[in-house]
Amino acid sequence: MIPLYSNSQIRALDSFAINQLQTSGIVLMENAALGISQAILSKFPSVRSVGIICGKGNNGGDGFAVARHLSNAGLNVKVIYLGDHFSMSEDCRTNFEICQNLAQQRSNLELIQFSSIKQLKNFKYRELIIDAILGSGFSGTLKEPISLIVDELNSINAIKVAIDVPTGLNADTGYGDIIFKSDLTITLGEFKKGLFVCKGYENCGEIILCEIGVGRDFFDSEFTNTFLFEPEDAYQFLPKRGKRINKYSAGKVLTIAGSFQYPGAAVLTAGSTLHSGTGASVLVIPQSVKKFIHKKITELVVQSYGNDDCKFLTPEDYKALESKIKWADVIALGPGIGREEQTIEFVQKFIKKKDFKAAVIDADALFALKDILSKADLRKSILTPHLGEFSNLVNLPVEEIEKNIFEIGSEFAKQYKTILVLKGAPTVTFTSIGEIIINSSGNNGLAKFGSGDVLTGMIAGFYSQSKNLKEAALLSVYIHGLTADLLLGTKTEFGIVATDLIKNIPSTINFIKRSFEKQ
Ligand SMILES: NC(=O)C1=CN([C@@H]2O[C@H](COP(=O)(O)OP(=O)(O)OC[C@H]3O[C@@H](n4cnc5c(N)ncnc54)[C@H](OP(=O)(O)O)[C@@H]3O)[C@@H](O)[C@H]2O)[C@@H](O)CC1
Ligand SMILES: [K+]
Repeated sequence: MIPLYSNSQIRALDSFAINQLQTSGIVLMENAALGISQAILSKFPSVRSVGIICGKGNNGGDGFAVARHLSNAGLNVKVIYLGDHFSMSEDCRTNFEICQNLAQQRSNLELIQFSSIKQLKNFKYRELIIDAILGSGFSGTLKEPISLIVDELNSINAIKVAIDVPTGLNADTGYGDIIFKSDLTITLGEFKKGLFVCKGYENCGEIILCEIGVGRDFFDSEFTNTFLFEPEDAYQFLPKRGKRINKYSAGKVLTIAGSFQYPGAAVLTAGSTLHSGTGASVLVIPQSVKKFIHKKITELVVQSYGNDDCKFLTPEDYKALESKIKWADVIALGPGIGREEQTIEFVQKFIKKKDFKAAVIDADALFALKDILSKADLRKSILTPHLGEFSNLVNLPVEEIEKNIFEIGSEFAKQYKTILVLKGAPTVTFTSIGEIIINSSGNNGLAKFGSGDVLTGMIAGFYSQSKNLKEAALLSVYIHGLTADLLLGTKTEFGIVATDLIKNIPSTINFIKRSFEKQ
């Protein structure tokens, strides 16, 4: 997993380099600018005209130094800068002055002091625009005129590159209101956690790291609880299947999903358990939908509860299911069960009785959980809400959660000693001991009915084999996303549907195995 850091930890690197290694700030800035320029030149070799917008802090200083290097490389560079000589930080001023001197001798470098939004039309025909307005020094809400500038820059059709952090994004929280929308973010020193979630994920484009000339061993001793999941992690977390396992020791899953109103969710959830390698998968559904479901998946054992009129779960059905609940290694509970009052009672009874060994609690079961949350024992559970469901569970507006996703998610998982899989773009998993793991696969083709049901089944399927809550959750989230990524080529984000995901889980597992297995 790739460790991710906070702004203050990156600043500590700065002060370590300056105070302990006695590297001056201007040297760090020069190293950063060289790395940034080289990255831009190699990624966009055909670009000839560049617009750079510089703030008055050190992010702006990086921008002036990059302007010099790109002009040295023969590109036509126009800089609009926001500060004046007196308000600039020391290193920013140094690079501004060098740039100014150079511009007097060169025709391919021009500096313009910002005085009105209209000046941004100078950037209209630039092939590439670099945002060096604000970086890690940004806090609070973007003030004018920077907010207006960012809005205007976002409307220009050009390749966009952000230095360190897109202006307007808080690199600690991943939140921001108005944010520079970049295609490429070249971040300095180390990866900052806010780049990878919520608005960061939405606005950073590709994220690459640029070292600043002091190595990365400083971070060996820096603690972080936040990580980005990597493909190698998925390979490592794949359950080990012994040669002599049988259908029961290969994992037993009971899926309690579906209702007369939503029978499809049951098929998707239970189907996904099978394709994730579970040995024995049993689906229980109301009697009234049994006929319809049985034809769908031959390998499933489908059992029913209630009489012919039974359309949804009621607490009276618990007795009929009790032995199966005790038998299974894990229960996949919730997709499509509906929100009838009696169904809610069933779920609450299920949670209170604690007859299950482990459970993946999703969808309508999360809705039912809300009223008993404070008394629920969730230590052997994985909760899989999307932001809306989580918002309902914790009684906070979605926007409030997005502003502080790391803290709110982490506090929840620690308080209830549970695994919280907060589904979104991207999905973030929080563990009971405070780890935060951001997923690195998936695309917006997953934003469809049924995708979540598949994930629930996968988590149960993998858990039944590994018996490790955290690994099962992380592996499933990654494979679920990667399956959608691998389908993009043929199905596109428009055409990917839940049944495609299920069918392709095995080929995704094969892809991961082939990528990492020793030849
Ligand atoms: N990491 C590394 O190792 C290295 C880091 N380096 C670089 O240094 C950068 C950090 O530089 P930094 O500390 O000078 O801050 P920076 O991002 O330029 O912003 C300062 C400006 O923000 C402004 N401002 C703040 N809030 C605002 C708001 N809400 N709305 C509007 N304005 C707001 C604030 O204005 P003020 O509030 O003071 O008027 C001030 O002018 C870092 O991102 C990286 O690029 C490299 O050079 C070397 C190696
Ligand atoms: K920036």
